Amino acid sequence: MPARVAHKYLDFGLVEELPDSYAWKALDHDLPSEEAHKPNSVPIIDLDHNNAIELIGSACKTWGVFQVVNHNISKNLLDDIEYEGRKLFSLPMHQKLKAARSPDGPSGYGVPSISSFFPKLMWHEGFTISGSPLAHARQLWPEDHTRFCQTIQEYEKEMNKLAERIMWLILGSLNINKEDITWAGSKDDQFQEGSSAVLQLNSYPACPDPDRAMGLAAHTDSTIVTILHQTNNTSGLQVYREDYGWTRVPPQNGALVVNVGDLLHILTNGWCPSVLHRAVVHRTQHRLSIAYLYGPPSSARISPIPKLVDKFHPQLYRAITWGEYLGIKAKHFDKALRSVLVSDPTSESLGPNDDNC
Ligand SMILES: C=C1C[C@]23C[C@@]1(O)CC[C@H]2[C@@]12CCC[C@@](C)(C(=O)O1)[C@H]2[C@@H]3C(=O)O
Ligand SMILES: O=C(O)CCC(=O)C(=O)O
Ligand SMILES: [Fe+2]
Repeated sequence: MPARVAHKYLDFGLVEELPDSYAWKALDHDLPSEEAHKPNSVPIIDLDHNNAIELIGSACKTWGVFQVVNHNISKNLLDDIEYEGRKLFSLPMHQKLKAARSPDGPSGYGVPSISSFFPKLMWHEGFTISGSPLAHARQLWPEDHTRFCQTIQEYEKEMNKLAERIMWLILGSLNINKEDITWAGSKDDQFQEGSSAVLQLNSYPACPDPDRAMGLAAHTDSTIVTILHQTNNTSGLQVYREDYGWTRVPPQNGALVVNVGDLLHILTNGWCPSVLHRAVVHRTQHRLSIAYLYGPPSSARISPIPKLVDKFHPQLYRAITWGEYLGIKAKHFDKALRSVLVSDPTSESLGPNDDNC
């Protein structure tokens, strides 16, 4: 049963001591130094590299996360979205609350949707954009919301191209091409609507007691891939690997973080694991991150690609739309993937990583 807590909106700027409702127990934020971590660090991949496909394929299978450079997203656009995000979160609380998320939709200002699964609150405020941001932007800035909306639109357009490119590089590394996936195939197939996506602005205010606070608790994303912009070179993202434990993903000037989400895990029949990740906070720095959560068209039923299924690799997951999966995730959180399993991976058959290619 999820541990339900009352979600008050905290005006983080006014707090001098960590309230008990935000104090997490037994946190292991303290990781070995960057230097000690070097040999095991999350790969940084140049998208212009001749071997980009192989490097990405290997990063997905081993880490489920990597950083990309030479991604063609302009520095201006990255700076613009950061500027708009900071402008939003620096509004007075009563103004932000005018755009508060309502219980019947994902969009708007509020606490992370996973909060209800944890006994303590997160040192985080978010703004989620699904579809047009116009209605909420009008509430936030009745006089002047044009620049905010234009920047969001431009950012989503560019991120969409990048996410699609990265998805095909990942699938290409598994020898999958456009003919293998009906919903992602050529423009003239039955699915004209393209992909769907959500933009999530994450704000982690400076925290009086960062070692006892949690920015964003451990989770996997429900996406195909998520592209994360860690702004202003401020660290915070950590990823979990079974063999290494928690590892930092240090911001690299101009790089974007790509992580594998649950739907890619399903699509690849487990070859690319969705990565568990979380965000920690700082005593003096206000950290902002922007996540582009990329998913399939809403009518598409996602199931393991037939080419990745054979007698040694039986189909692990049943077919499901993104909407259905989000519903399951909202109910079962970290048990969501398990609940769409059709066969037990611990049974006699080979698991996807038992005979690495
Ligand atoms: C489409 C979605 C994915 C998301 C839940 C949501 O409906 C909108 C926000 C997304 C987000 C962003 C922060 C982390 C996360 C786990 C959360 O609480 O809200 C993800 C959700 C997800 O990927 O499942
Ligand atoms: O802020 C971060 O580093 C992580 C954000 C994240 O995991 C998300 O938005 O899904
Ligand atoms: Fe995430």
